[in-house]
Amino acid sequence: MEERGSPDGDPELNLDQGPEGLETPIQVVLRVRPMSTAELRRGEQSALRCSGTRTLHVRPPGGAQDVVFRFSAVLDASRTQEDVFQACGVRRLGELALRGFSCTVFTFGQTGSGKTYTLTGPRPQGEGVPVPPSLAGIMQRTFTWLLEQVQHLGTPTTLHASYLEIYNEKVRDLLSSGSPRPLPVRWNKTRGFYVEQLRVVEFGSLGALMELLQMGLSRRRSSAHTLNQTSSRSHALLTLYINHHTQMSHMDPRVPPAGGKLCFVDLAGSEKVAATGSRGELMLEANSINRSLLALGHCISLLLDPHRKQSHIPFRDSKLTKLLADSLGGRGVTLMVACVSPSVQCLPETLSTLRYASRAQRVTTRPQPPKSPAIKPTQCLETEILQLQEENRRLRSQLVQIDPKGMNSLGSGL
Ligand SMILES: Nc1ncnc2c1ncn2[C@@H]1O[C@H](COP(=O)(O)OP(=O)(O)OP(=O)(O)O)[C@@H](O)[C@H]1O
Repeated sequence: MEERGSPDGDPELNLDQGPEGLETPIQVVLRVRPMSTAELRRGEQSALRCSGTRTLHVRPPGGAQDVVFRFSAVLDASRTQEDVFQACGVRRLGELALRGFSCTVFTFGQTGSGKTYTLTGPRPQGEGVPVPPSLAGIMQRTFTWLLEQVQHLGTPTTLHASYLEIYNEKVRDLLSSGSPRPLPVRWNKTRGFYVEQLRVVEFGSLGALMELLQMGLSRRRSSAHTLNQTSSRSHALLTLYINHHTQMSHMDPRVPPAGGKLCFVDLAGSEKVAATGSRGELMLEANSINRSLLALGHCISLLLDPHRKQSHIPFRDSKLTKLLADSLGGRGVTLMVACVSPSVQCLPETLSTLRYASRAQRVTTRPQPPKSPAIKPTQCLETEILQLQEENRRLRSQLVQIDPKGMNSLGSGL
């Protein structure tokens, strides 16, 4: 049974000709992770078979006919992290970001299907135990490639990063200097949806960017449940902002530096609460995750309606859909990496991921470089001020503990 064919022709071809204003489909790459030790111990069988580089056969139990899915690329459990990086064509997205486009890579799939592993590699086995470079994920590989490109550009370029998570429908800044406070999501005509007061950090080296990634990863909410010992309980968005300072922008302050964005989104996994055994706080988190993924699925379905009007897509239904609005229906270039477990026990969730991914690859965007720079100098200044205010508050509270009376002589400060 044919579930869905790939879009006619190779979507990569459109990108090579330059995607400005062209209807460009969201590319979907499928990754099947290896059987886990627990699945093997329980003697679970695989329900999936990859054929060629783009086709997946799903064998339903009971001898029914195979269901066939096609994607831009299909990677079986034997494929390495480097294979995944190559097959996803993330370098191509990086090149577009360097040319001023807004590009997004997001992982999608059931809890425990390998989304975080694919984006950022396995978690370290212990304090100070480094992860072998061969296991580095898409993000670290892209960072290395991007920093090399920027060095050889010949145009002065500044790089900034922000990192946030959406936890229980609240946006938290993973790079904030104090403990993260919920931040509001706003909208305006030029920027679309954006997070107010989000810290954006300038970085100049690969090491500095890797440190920001580690800082965010260590602060992101995760918990153990039946299907995953370290399950992410939030959606995480790391964005790189690239600004080129051209001759014109140096000579004329009214000419903004041109630049693009590259955003990596690690979605929290959909989960059946009965299967994960979640109770209490875990259950609340699971409900919030499932609700936002449902809102995302609803927007994707509506985007496929040929009579839709962009303004009628309910992006405002969740923080996640607000922040992905441009990647899904707007001017961005988007890649989705769908992750699945091969086990027959996961088949209902796997089929639901595959159908979700099939719908997503029929969504098109019309890529356009934004008219304003990826990040404005005033935004950087705002975050620096916020940081100084936070630092000031922290030092003041330390002083109160040491010398409560001495505080009176300091005045109100910042
Ligand atoms: N391709 C792979 N090769 C080896 N191990 C993998 C692979 N993919 C995932 N794993 C392992 O499977 C487990 C679950 O992976 P991961 O945490 O990335 O899943 P997830 O989809 O991000 O889950 P959640 O949504 O719950 O956060 C981890 O122990 C991870 O190391």
